[in-house]
Amino acid sequence: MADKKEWDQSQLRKYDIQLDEIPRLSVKDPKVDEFIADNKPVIITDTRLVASAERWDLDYLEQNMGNGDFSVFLSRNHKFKYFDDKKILPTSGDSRLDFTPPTRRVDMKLPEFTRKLRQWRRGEERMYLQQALNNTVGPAIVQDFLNFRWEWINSKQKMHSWGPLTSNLLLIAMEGNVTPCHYDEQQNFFAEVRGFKRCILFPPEQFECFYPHPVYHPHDRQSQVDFERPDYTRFPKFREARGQEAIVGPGDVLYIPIYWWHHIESIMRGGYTISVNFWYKAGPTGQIVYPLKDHQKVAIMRNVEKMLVEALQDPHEVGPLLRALVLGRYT
Ligand SMILES: C[C@@H](CC(=O)O)C(=O)C(=O)O
Ligand SMILES: [Zn+2]
Repeated sequence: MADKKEWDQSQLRKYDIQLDEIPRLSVKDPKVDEFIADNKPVIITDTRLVASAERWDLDYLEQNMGNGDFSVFLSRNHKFKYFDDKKILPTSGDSRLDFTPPTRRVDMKLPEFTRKLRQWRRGEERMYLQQALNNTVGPAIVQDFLNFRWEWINSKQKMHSWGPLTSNLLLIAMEGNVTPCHYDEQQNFFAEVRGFKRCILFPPEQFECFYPHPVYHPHDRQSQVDFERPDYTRFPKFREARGQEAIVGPGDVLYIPIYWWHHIESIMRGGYTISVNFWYKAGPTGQIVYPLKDHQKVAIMRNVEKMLVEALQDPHEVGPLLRALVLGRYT
């Protein structure tokens, strides 16, 4: 008997975007490896990848996470748009380069985080714990971590010639939290431990629909488009975006391919969510094969931007130079 649905559409935020479904395949289905080989998103069920974390709830984490500091992001709204604070330029006379961080990061011990979470009242800053799992966690969590199904995920890493695992981010979000649309330069197995997250993905070839901030900007890799109030005047091609979505629940693993755009939200009124991601560096490029893949073109655009900003020293000269180079000549 189909299990009672554990969420409904009213718990999802409304966006005016064309969305298809991300396929859900059992870990036993050989088509899983075809999707990964093709850099296409797929939800893989029954991997048991993070089954040892099934008992992770606030009480367990509070008692076993150790006395380390955890990075907690605070936001005055439900969005947690990532920014690289190493890219924040010193205040110059040029106001166009000023940046106001949309969130702030604080260190918290786990008990403080769980207490604040339980006491949270509407109107207070929302919180999102995002911390790479490291050796400061307590022995029980280390044991749970060691009991992740590493043989399965290592076999995928090897089969698809991915680079090394770089980190496992522990994510504890409040219901309704949103990580706005962005891409990462790493392969990602995204494992849901508790609660339900809606994941909306778009392929790298839709780069022109998402208008990412410039590479030198703190919001590098993040889309400038606000999904809730899209500015179609500045970002007209966003109307052409067409994505795939899925709701991941406990035990699901979503493969988020490198350079794929993704927007992730903890469903509203669904309680807090716990996720663990597995980020891998890309494998060696090997023989360049033409035509180039779309994500390779994104990587080329990034390198051109970096070189031009470096050479011109003024980011505002990049546009005019590229226009002079392209208009009437390559268009
Ligand atoms: C942090 C995560 C988004 C989220 O779960 O809120 C993500 O973007 C990723 O794993 O690449
Ligand atoms: Zn991401």
